[in-house]
Amino acid sequence: MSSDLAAPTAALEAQLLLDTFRGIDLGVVWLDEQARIVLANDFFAGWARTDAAALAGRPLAALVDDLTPDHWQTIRHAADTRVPPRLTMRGSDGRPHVLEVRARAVIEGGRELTALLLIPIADRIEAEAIDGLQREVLESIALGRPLRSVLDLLCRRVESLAPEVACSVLLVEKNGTVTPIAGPSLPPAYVDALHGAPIGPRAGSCGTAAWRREAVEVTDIATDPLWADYRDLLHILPMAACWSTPIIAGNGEVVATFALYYRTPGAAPPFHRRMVEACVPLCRVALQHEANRTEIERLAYFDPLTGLPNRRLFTDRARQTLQMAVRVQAPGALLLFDIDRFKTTNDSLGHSAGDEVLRETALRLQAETGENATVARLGGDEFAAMLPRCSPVEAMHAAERLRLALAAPLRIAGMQIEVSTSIGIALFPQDGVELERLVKNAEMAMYEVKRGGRGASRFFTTTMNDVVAQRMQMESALRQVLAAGGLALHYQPKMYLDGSGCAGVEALVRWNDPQLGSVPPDRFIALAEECGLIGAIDAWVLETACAQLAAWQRDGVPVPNMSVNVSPLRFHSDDVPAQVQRLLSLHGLKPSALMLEVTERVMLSDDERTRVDLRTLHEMGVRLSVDDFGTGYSSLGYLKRLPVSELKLDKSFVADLEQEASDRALADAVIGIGQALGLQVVAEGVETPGQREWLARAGCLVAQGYLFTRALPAAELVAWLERERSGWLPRRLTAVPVGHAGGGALAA
Ligand SMILES: Nc1nc2c(ncn2[C@@H]2O[C@H](COP(=O)(O)O[C@H]3[C@@H](O)[C@H](n4cnc5c(=O)[nH]c(N)nc54)O[C@@H]3COP(=O)(O)O)[C@@H](O)[C@H]2O)c(=O)[nH]1
Repeated sequence: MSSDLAAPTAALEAQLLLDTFRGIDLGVVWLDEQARIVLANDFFAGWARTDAAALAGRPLAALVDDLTPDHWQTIRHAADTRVPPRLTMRGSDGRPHVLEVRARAVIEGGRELTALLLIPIADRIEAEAIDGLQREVLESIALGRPLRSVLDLLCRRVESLAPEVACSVLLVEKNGTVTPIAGPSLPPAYVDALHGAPIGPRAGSCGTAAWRREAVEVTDIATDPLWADYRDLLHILPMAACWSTPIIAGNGEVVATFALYYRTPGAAPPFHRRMVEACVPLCRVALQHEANRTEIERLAYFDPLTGLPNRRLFTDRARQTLQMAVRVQAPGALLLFDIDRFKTTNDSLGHSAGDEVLRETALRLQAETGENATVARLGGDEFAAMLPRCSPVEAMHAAERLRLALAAPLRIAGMQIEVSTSIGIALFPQDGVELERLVKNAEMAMYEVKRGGRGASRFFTTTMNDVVAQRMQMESALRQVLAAGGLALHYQPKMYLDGSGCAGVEALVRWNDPQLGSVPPDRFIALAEECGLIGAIDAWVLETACAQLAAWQRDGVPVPNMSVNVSPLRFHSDDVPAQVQRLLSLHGLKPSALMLEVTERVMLSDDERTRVDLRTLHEMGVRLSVDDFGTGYSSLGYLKRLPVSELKLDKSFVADLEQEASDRALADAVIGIGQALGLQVVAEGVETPGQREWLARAGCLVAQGYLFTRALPAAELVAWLERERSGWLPRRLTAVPVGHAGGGALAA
């Protein structure tokens, strides 16, 4: 610290302080006990529009708005108060200046003076006001108030802070027009006139601001060329100036304008500019919030692929339709649509083609149903249409019209494809007035269409209900019998037609139910396929048949080979080769002792996994037989490609062999194909000696049928074989094909 500075004299100190206070940008004034001015600095004098010297002796109350005797006492004793008192002085423009007061008592010449430091706080007050506005609007957004009321609140708060303005917000639509959303103090007729007005280079303040993407401040509407096209609105708009700012969203789009209108011409004061700086981001947040909310709603209620209402929205609307239908007693219909073989389209043409089919289906359904209908995508390839005020006949016509519209060819990925649809119709009120029941009934009708061959429409009938009830009863009984191990296997021998004995047996599942009696496999196998039980049934059959064959081989029963049916569906879901491998090892069976009977459907499957499984089984040495050969498919190409060992000539060709030349021709052809390819042909359903003779003559080596015996339980089959065995002729050396592509092998 320097020590050569002399301590200031009292006079110097007073002079320095006075000079400092004179030059400071704060009002400083010394007052006597009656609040008369003793001394004031130039800054204060400037507020009072006079010289500092001219102020001496004047009462402060004459210069400020709000100095009452009580307030003066508060000010004098407010040195340590947390909230400083305030005074208001009028500026030269007549505007009030709010001053924060700091008071200090000073003794001068034995009398007590009060020194006041007067700090202008208009900026702080304005900032506080803008903060309050922001808080209130943000809270309103956070509380999820509708966009219109949020923006209305914003305008009203601005107008309360700046009573000389009217505030508005216009939405800018994607088509380049505006839609007023808030303007609480503007004349309604003017607001109405703005609806749909285009934005443009000379479109008033707002339309031009949106067009230019920048703020446009028109200080005199009556003369500014930007307002030329809108001047005829001035008779309903008591405004003279308008300053508009575009609201630009995060993606760069102008989504709205925020405007302040003035009753007198002129530019906006600084406070208004600060307010606009705060309001523009608030508008952006409110609009973004609204856009988010709309998007969330869209995702929750609409299917993103087709834009149709989803199941949730459909449920809601359909219930309302049903309530209304009950109230006004007007009938209607629910139509359920399911695209036929959509999975195949998806698998063969790819998922984007599948998506295109769904989108096109949605478009056609919407185009063909009236405005009153609710069309929805319920999921996957399932659509629904709720048709109010519609008679049964009208429902039938609508369903047919829609079916034809959906069947019209469509071009996807350069290809023309045709889509067929199955439609189930349930009517209200007769088929139900609760949505769940109605949907269930329409579904039943739709499944009936599927069962009947697809590509049609069908009304629900109560008899369907009975059929469904029966099916459900049977399904539950099947589950129980499977879990309780109540199924049984019977075995039907395949006999050499030269009389030399048994070529093998076929295992056939049997269900004898305590309540339902003997249920034929034709009925429960199809049901098991539909309800997903077939895998478990076939796995059990395979396991039981392998165990039985091993037991017979141990006991010397002359059964060289076991045939087991495998449902096409099993190849999709189970690892058949792995199960076969495990069973062969477990029971010590040769793979060639097992024959798996599969349908032509399996052979023709596009499914890669099925093909791999068939090859794997063949490579393991297990033989494959084509069941019901010739009944379904025309393509025989698979016989060359796939590892088949046996063809089973379907019993429908055998039944009328003796009467029908065409059946004989077909049987001949199948036997010929087998011989040509070196495959064993087994004739099924041989019931008469005549059929047996004909088949033997035609070159068929093996047959199966009631002529020999029905399928028998294991013990009965053993007894049957015992009885028959004595009559068997010695085996001649016959060319019995045992595999594909290897030609016939000599079997003894
Ligand atoms: N996936 C599985 N399918 C199986 C299983 N067990 C049987 N099935 C299939 O069910 C269908 C009906 O079988 P079923 O009622 O057992 O009828 C078989 C024979 O009993 C019958 N048959 C035999 N000989 C004659 C005859 O002389 N006349 C006549 N009218 N019918 C006769 O034919 C059926 C044998 O069919 P196939 O399998 O085609 O050789 C049937 O499709 C079975 O495949 C199983 O465990 N799993």
